[in-house]
Amino acid sequence: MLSRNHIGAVRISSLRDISVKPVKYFSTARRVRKDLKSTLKEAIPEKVESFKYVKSNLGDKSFGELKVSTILGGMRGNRSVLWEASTLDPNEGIRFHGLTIKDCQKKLQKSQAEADSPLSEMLPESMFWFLLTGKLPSQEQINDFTAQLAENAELPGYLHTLLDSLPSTLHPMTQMSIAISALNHDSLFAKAYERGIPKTEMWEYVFDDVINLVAKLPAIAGKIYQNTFYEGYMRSNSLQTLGEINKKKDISYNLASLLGMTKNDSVNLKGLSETDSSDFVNLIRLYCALHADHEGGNVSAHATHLVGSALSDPYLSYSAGIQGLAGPLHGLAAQEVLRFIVAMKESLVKGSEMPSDEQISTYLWDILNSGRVIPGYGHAVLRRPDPRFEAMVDFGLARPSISKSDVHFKLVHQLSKVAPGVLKEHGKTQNPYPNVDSSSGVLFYHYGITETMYFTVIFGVSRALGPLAQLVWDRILGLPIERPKSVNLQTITNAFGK
Ligand SMILES: CC(=O)SCCNC(=O)CCNC(=O)[C@H](O)C(C)(C)COP(=O)(O)OP(=O)(O)OC[C@H]1O[C@@H](n2cnc3c(N)ncnc32)[C@H](O)[C@@H]1OP(=O)(O)O
Ligand SMILES: O=C([O-])CC(=O)C(=O)O
Repeated sequence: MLSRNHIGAVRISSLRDISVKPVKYFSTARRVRKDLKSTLKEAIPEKVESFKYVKSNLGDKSFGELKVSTILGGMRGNRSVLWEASTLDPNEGIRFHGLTIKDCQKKLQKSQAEADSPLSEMLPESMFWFLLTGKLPSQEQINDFTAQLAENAELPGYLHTLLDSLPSTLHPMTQMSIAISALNHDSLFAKAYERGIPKTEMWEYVFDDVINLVAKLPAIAGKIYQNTFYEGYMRSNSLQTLGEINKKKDISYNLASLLGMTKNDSVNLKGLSETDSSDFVNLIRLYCALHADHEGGNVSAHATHLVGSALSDPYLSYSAGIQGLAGPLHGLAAQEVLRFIVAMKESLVKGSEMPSDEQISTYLWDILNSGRVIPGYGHAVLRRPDPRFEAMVDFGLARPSISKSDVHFKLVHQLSKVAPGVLKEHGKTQNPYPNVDSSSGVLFYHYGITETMYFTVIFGVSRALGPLAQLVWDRILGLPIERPKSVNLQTITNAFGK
């Protein structure tokens, strides 16, 4: 798998790979238990009935007036996106189909091989199944679904060629959006639309594209990592890949392997022990399940939904979501937090001695007084510490090698106690508490992913799950093209006076 000969194999297949391949399913015998599509089909009649009822009977009801401040203030509080799988309560945090994060950690399936381990985390595959269908999958269903994704994980040859042609100085998120939108080459939905299909059938092609995209994200993310940061290393070691897709493993394991971060199936770049390798895989599982969905108004979800409303295929739609995720006020904050923590450590930590709260407070005031934001703090909707932040911190606290010895982690933890007070005194932000991006980067850094520019790519693997699940529902429900009305300042002043 990792030899030079493999390069030849990839290139030759790229020449052949000009036809559209359908998503691979298992034989009928293996599909005796209900697969994802059949489970989804069962959920459709009830949802469609509810949609029809709301449309015909509640269409003229109002959630309140639309204020001019809403138009000028980033549409905050304006309820105008239909989103089924998750809801964000400002004072509680996210719920997925009514379940809190802790409920999901208890109820969503883990890897069967590790189901008894207390440190094993829920699988993102299980989260995707739940988000899409509203039903908790069985272990067998998740085993089959995981295998189906691994079966479809390899990238087409043209995508290897395309990614290899990009400069390694191009930001990984830009590479990711290019790669995802290029998969539109193989969109079954786009081809079917071109042929002409009724609206009622569209969702089935969208579903197939979505599964294909979710399956390929680990390989896209792995390829970007090795091309951007390890080209020289691979050349000097005659390697084609840092790891490989193991068809018996889940998305997170395969992503870890393609990053060269597993003890088996990869070059084990950082020399991880068996325990660290397994912990790293579980970190990806937790991270990807938690970041999957945050209702519909966040930039990446809304961008995906908006572009999809023009019947752009799932690849084009999610590529737009990735471009939104790449902004520093949204997903890129994960990268910004780590740069900020590393700089703070260099400035304040002397040997093994942690800084005092006062030193941290002064450091924060310097940033605020220079007009910058504290990355990883604040939120457009939440008004409490992000429960996803707490779940990521709990991951670190459960592992003494992180909680007791990792200075960056300790700094993040200490910062979360000091920063809210400083931000409250500063008096601007409506939420002085840590958001999810505050804690994730340090955990990846701990295991050896030190390339800060890369973190948001892993976010991109995860965020696909919620918005793409909703995209399938958008087509099932036949939602129309989004087209809000815009107004100019003259219209506002004419309407309400000076
Ligand atoms: C996955 C995610 O996307 S989670 C969010 C990740 N982003 C970050 O961590 C970046 C830092 N945080 C922020 O910039 C903001 O809190 C956002 C973008 C998340 C939310 O923005 P808003 O909804 O506009 O926040 P809010 O209404 O509280 O902003 C009011 C003021 O407080 C400021 N403020 C908000 N958060 C912070 C912060 N962390 N540090 C300093 N100032 C802040 C805003 O810049 C704004 O200032 P202005 O009036 O001069 O423009
Ligand atoms: O909800 C938001 O606006 C930002 C956020 O936390 C996310 O998208 O995960």
